[in-house]
Amino acid sequence: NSSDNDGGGGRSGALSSPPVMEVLEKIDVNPPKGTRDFPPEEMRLRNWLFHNFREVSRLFGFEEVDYPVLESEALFIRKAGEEIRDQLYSFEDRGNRRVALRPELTPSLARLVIQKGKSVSLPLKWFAIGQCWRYERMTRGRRREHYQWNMDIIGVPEVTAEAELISSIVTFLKRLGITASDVGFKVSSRKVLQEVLRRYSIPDNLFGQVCIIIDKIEKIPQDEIKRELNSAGIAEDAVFDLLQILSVKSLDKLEEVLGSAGDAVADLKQLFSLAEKFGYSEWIQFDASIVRGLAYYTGIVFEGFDREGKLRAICGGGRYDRLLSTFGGNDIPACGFGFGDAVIVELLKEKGLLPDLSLQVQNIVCPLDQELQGAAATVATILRQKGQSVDLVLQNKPLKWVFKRAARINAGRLILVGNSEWQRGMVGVKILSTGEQYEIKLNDLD
Ligand SMILES: CC(=O)Nc1cnc2ccccc2c1
Repeated sequence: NSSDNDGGGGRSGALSSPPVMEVLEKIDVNPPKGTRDFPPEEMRLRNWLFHNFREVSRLFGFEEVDYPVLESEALFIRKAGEEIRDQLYSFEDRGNRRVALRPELTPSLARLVIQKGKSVSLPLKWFAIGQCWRYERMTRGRRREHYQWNMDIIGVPEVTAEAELISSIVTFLKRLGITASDVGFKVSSRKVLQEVLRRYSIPDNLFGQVCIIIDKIEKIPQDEIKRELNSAGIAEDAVFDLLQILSVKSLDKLEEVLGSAGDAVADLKQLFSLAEKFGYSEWIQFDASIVRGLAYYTGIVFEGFDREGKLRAICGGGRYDRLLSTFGGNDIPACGFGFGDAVIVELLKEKGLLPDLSLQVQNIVCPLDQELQGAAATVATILRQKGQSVDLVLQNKPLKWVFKRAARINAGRLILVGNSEWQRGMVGVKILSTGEQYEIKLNDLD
């Protein structure tokens, strides 16, 4: 590191020893396309974000789980025409198995719940923070990996589960200083679509596919939507009604159009009244056009959005009561959400809410000459046993270099091990913020 390198003095480094392997031509030192390294500063931000994910999960009594990043491709092969499917990062491994880097975490959760079967008592409240992958053909320069925080409640058919999940996201956002004037949640239920499709006796197995097409409503022209719905087998009049109902903006209007027969309206009414009790009413709004782009949602769906409309969805989730049976398991009602690590950071930047996370080391310990390197190691060990962080100077460096490094690593104090002091069982201490300097018996160091 240039600032640490004084360029002179010191013993000849490893550079003088012969290369132990054949020397390759220079490799590309950048990470693979669409992926990121996390050098210290970026890693501090990531750890800060994940610490908040974990802290909120703890507050809500959720248990952490994880799964392999590599799964059988079969876990993600759904025929509903999802984007996540077109971009599956899949390949054949050396055992000729079709495998894939997971594009999301929910199918792995379903697999584990089925595997655990009767041995787990419901409800389960599980959370995970996992890296997810996609392989985009045209490299639009978009990322091919991101980390997602997932929270899932398994075994609760009531809408209290969705209300609890939205509360956990609001709790997280508030911890970061984001308010209801920055972010809102659009909430709807796929049961709205289900009830309309039932009126036209459209078979249930088209449901997922229809939702995926409708999810593109803001992304592609409406006649393209109509064409895709028609080719999926939805009649003109049904398409017209579908698009009509998606533009409904209030629950009362929805009740008028749908009637209070099905439980779409009832679910949503209950969710909005629970939101009142949780204290996050100002964060949520009904929006019939929200369907989300995953085929397996069956009920309430929601997504977090930035009210300025500059960014993509911050998070998204919903109820998926029928996922387990698609893997041959017995269905268990479930709901959950995914919260990516990218949009939230863009939002925090926009709002000037990124924390200043600098490296902090409590002590830098330095021998004043080479014979005292051992003594310095003893001092460092004593401090570390007391739980103090120590950057131990490992080379023979001039004091100027040590002060420069102390400033760079934000050390609280400099501990100098000098000959005469050491003979008297003492070390020198310099408090770097005040410049105060004194000697102290080693045993009194705290
Ligand atoms: C904004 C962003 O990075 N999105 C992103 C990046 N990588 C992914 C990888 C898999 C699935 C979704 C992904 C989404």
